[in-house]
Amino acid sequence: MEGVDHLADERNKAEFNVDDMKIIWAGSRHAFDVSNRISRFVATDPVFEKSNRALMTRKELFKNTLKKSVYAWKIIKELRLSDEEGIKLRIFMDQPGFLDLHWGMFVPAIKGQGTEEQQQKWLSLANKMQIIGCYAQTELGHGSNVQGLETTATFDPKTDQFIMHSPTQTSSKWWPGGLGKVSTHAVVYARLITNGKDHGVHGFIVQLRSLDDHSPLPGITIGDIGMKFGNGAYNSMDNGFLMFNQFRIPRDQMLMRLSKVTREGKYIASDVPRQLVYGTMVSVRQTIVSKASDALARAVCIATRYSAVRRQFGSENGGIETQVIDYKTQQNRLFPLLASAYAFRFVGEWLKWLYTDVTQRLEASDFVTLPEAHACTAGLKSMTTSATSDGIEECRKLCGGHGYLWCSGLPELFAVYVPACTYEGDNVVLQLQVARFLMKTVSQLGSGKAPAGTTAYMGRAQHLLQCRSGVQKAEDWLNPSMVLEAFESRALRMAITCAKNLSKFENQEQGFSELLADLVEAAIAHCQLIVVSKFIAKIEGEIEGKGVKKQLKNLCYIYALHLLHKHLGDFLSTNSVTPEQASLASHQLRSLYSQVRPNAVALVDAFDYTDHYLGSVLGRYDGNVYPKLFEEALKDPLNDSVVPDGYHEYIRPLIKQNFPSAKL
Ligand SMILES: CCCCC/C=C\C/C=C\C/C=C\C/C=C\CCCC(=O)SCCNC(=O)CCNC(=O)[C@H](O)C(C)(C)COP(=O)(O)OP(=O)(O)OC[C@H]1O[C@@H](n2cnc3c(N)ncnc32)[C@H](O)[C@@H]1OP(=O)(O)O
Ligand SMILES: Cc1cc2nc3c(=O)[nH]c(=O)nc-3n(C[C@H](O)[C@H](O)[C@H](O)COP(=O)(O)OP(=O)(O)OC[C@H]3O[C@@H](n4cnc5c(N)ncnc54)[C@H](O)[C@@H]3O)c2cc1C
Repeated sequence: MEGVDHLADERNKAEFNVDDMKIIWAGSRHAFDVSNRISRFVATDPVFEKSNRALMTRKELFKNTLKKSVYAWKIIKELRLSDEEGIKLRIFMDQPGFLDLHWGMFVPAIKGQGTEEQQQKWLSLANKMQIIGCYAQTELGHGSNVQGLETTATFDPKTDQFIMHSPTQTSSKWWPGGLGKVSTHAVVYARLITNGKDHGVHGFIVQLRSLDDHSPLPGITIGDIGMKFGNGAYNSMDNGFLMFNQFRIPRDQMLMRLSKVTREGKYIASDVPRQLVYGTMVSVRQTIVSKASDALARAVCIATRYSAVRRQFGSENGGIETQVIDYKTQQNRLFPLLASAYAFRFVGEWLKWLYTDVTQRLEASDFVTLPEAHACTAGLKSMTTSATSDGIEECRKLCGGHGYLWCSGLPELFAVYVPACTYEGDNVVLQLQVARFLMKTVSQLGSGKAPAGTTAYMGRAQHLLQCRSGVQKAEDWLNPSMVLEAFESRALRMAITCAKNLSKFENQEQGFSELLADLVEAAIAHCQLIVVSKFIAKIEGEIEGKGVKKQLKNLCYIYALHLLHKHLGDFLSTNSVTPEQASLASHQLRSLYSQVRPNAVALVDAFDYTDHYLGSVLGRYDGNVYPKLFEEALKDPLNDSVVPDGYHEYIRPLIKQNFPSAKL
């Protein structure tokens, strides 16, 4: 029934103040106000309508994205929205497009790697969108191995220019978002060559298309790389290819904050670490962690509301059937994902702090925390995006058959989200970076250099290698220090085992290659420890609002104990817990599920998502699922006519058996 809240009973059961939880979820009252206002604004503006997206052709979808993006930009300008409001507008617009790469990578690359003069020149154009930029790093032949890029930028002292060239087919730029059809400019990563010497990969600002008629400049071949996974979904984005044929740019278009080429062609490297050329990726990996919590929260919101609406079995005595959310199996699959969404939110907040801190330090030429910032952004990007991709798919299954319908919102969410496991660094490649960092830290134990930050626990190696978990009863698993100790000893013992196995090899690199799979496991254990420890730090801090802290505590322990359960092999094989303690953890988990159950719908209401943003009939706020499923079905073009197009051509001849005989 229209106007009736079918989930009202669920909402009445909540034992905490949802409005207070909304503030915790958003990060602050101000952040909540901005999100709430902008999401409602987008939801009510017809230009941002998106329900018809799946039926659009690629060209229609692309043009629709242009329309929305330019309209969003117009609103940002006309209403003088702040940066924060502008980002929210793009997020709630919910359609990947060139704006994401322009603002998310092109502008940050110039800010991070351009000199003051370069920033002044290019950012003033980019900030007004008089030029549109993208981030052109990946090539057909190399994405993960950035040092293996082949595009060359050769300095020509005669003309004071760089000659950009793609020497092979595999050196074609391939994948950059916004490159295919929209961008006028790109930050291009290419091997810098001066006086015949290769100085490795550097960034260059390159104009690609005419600002008058948008045609590619002479010497540039450019286009879209074609359809991607899923219908609609990420196909709104024009990921592109690009080839240079001896294309010239002025010398001052090399991004020269980190290193320079003089008029004479002399290469001057500054004393900052060369890895700062990867700085834009570090910054984006950081934002991807918060976005993981957002994507997972959307899927969990849909699955939770629908699980409360959906009923199956249990009416044998003529009573009402059981809500599927009451099945322990449903809770055991759903509630850890709910807890993960909150966990990723809080670790995302912390990572933002870490990133801001390292940025300030870098500005003061303090590079000490750079390796840790790289390891944390890489590892947490990897861990959270993998868990979120799996989680969205699990939410689809939690919604049964109807989860497979496009209008559940889950197929599209999955299709748009899964490339996050690959872009901004393949998730395995990134965990191997964490593993290298851990192996280095372990090798320095006992050298007098105490590990700091997220590896500080390794400084207590003697204790953590010997200790036995003190858990004796199920409630002990609600003791933060016992939970932390189990995760710390598991992570440390896995890292030390890898280090010991590595030391058996004469050649360290060969050993590393041999042990890659174990190293990834050790890196994941370390990342999970970070997430658990940041969640615990959150619930140990000040939290306002009636009943809010209690709910967050429940979610925190669900997050930790479900990980323990899932990776029990690690915990048992490292003797971090005994089989009896593991079974006490399962017992405690079941009890926590029962405590979360009456609060589940309110806990997803706290995300404050509009029906527009969710884009899901199953996840509707009012739970009015069945009539709306019918409405959606009737909108399908196949239902435009009762007898389908093709009846006379195929169905009728088949039934009447009067089709012409087949010719072989
Ligand atoms: C739709 C919503 C819209 C919302 C809008 C809001 C915001 C928008 C924001 C952004 C847009 C977001 C999403 C848009 C969607 C898609 C965008 C995708 C864009 C891309 O997809 S863009 C290409 C990304 N492409 C990669 O991601 C390549 C991965 N591949 C690498 O990144 C390297 O290739 C690596 C690291 C694997 C090897 O590199 P290598 O071979 O040079 O290094 P090596 O392993 O030898 O390590 C030597 C020493 O360097 C240290 N080290 C390494 N990296 C460091 C770093 N970054 N910082 C500091 N130190 C670092 C090591 O720790 C070691 O240190 P040590 O010596 O001490 O051990
Ligand atoms: C939707 C999307 C948008 C993108 N946008 C951009 C963009 O805007 N700009 C841009 O420059 N790029 C972009 N990319 C490219 C992206 O960054 C790369 O695809 C990504 O970094 C992975 O690199 P790859 O494709 O070379 O994977 P590969 O490295 O070829 O990975 C293939 C397999 O090999 C494995 N592997 C590779 N190296 C190792 C190793 N050392 N050890 C163990 N296993 C390994 C991987 O785990 C993976 O299983 C985008 C990609 C996608 C999918």
